[in-house]
Amino acid sequence: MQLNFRQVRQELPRCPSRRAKTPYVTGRCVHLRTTYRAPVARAQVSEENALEQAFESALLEAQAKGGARQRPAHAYPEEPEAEDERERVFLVGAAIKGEQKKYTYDVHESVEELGRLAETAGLKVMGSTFQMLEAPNMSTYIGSGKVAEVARAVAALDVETVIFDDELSPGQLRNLERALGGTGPDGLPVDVRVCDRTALILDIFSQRAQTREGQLQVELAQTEYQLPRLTKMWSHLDRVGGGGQVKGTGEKQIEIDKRLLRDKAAQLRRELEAVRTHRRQYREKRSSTPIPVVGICGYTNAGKSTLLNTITGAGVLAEDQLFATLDPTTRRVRLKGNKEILLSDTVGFIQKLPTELVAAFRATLEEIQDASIILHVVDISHPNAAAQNEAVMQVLTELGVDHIPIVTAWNKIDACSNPDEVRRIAAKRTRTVCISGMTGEGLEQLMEVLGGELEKAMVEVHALLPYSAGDLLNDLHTGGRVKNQEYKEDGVEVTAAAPKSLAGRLHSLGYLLNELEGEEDEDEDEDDGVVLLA
Ligand SMILES: Nc1nc2c(ncn2[C@@H]2O[C@H](COP(=O)(O)OP(=O)(O)OP(=O)(O)O)[C@@H](O)[C@H]2O)c(=O)[nH]1
Ligand SMILES: [Mg+2]
Repeated sequence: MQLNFRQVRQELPRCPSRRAKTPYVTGRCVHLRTTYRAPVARAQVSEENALEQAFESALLEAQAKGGARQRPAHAYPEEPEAEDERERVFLVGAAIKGEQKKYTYDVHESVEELGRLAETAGLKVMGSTFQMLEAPNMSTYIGSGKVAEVARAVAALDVETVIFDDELSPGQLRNLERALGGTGPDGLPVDVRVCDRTALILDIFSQRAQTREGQLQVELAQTEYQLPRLTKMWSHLDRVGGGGQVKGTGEKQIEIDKRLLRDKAAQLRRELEAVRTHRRQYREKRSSTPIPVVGICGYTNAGKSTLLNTITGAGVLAEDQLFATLDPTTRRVRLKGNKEILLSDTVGFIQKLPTELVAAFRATLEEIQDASIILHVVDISHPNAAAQNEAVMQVLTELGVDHIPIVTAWNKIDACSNPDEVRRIAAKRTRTVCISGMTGEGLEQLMEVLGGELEKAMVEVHALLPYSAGDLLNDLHTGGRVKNQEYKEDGVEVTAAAPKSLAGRLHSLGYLLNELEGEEDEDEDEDDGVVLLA
């Protein structure tokens, strides 16, 4: 007996646990998890074992296997009861054998995260499936049997869009759209859109970008993504001007579209350059102030904005949603001893971050490039903390900022089931502090560690400042630590620890009496990921 997906859809809402609402179905089995992270339970459906019965026994099995665990904040939100109009999507993941890294998302988790992304984009997840593969299929990514299975699910669940967890080639997209569409069980044609994780992330970014620069970046990334894939796109992704109302002589529609897209990309690049020049000037002005910058970065939803809010009351949007923050926000914070820093919140990272986006956001992430210290916020209560940590470190390397000292904040300690164990492990690591941006726990210690690291990042200066350069003396007091100052006939002789930028300025003005030290010592500790704790 093959499973009838329409029946699955009709029957399941009557099942007792609302939590097990995203089951996936393969062949004759119904698979489910009662809670996020609970192991999968499956039961076969047969003539004797009706769907509802099979579902019940899978439910019992899943609960016995660990369903008692609490749903963490990042599990699927409860679905609203009311009939909703959201676009209905089905998710497909694939695990390629031999592609396993040291810390990695397994395919379940990756698809689960894809589901969270889809919810963030305002889509309704109807179900999901995945396949273990030796290698991706050249023409359809997944194997033909799996394609047929997804096609059945699409027809039965009234799915409008199928989202793949990995980036698809233009050819694969086309083939899949053709294979998954067709005729539904009711004899009506089924029109299915296929897209991949990259398009979904781009879509979320475009919904959320606030500043002109953010919007331009995303639009450019989308245009570049669309160009080689010029077929059908989501209508709301499709912002290609008029669509070529005037057909050029002998030019095929697709060529017109391509030309329009290319023109649009060029135009976007010009606009972006103008906006960036403006921001660069602002940044240069800022970098001439002596206040060191601490760049907050971390996996999406790690709690970066909450932390900045708690520290500064900045009122940055913090939400239990992926990619709540897209535009950097910077706030001034006073540390103990009256030292000031600039804390800068940035866009979150995610595994399988589309390369288009890394490139597009490179400029925004220059905020991090300027930082004296990177504050890496990790959601240590997340079951995948280790893989997320790895993903962030990878992007930092890609951005060429891995030489900047990193202070790691293990956030959400309040949500850990074993906080003492986590604290014990953190204590063994250098520059790692357990905090809760929510309750404020550990923030004082974090500030202390940041202060200490900033101090280390300073260089010794011995300078003679003419009386006309009083502002520089001021800067040394605000941004650095003055150890000694004597009023001489031709100026003030000071010995101080100063931020590198300020030391450089003193050097270029010819006020320095000492040689500037070379690069600071290499980091002595190797940061090879987080031990899986949760
Ligand atoms: N339990 C607990 N939850 C937290 C803590 N910090 C943040 N959260 C929650 O985690 C979710 C994400 O927080 P944000 O501050 O928006 O995370 P972010 O890293 O800025 O996320 P993006 O901007 O989306 O990348 C929110 O629901 C917060 O309430 C914490 O210390 N403990
Ligand atoms: Mg944020």
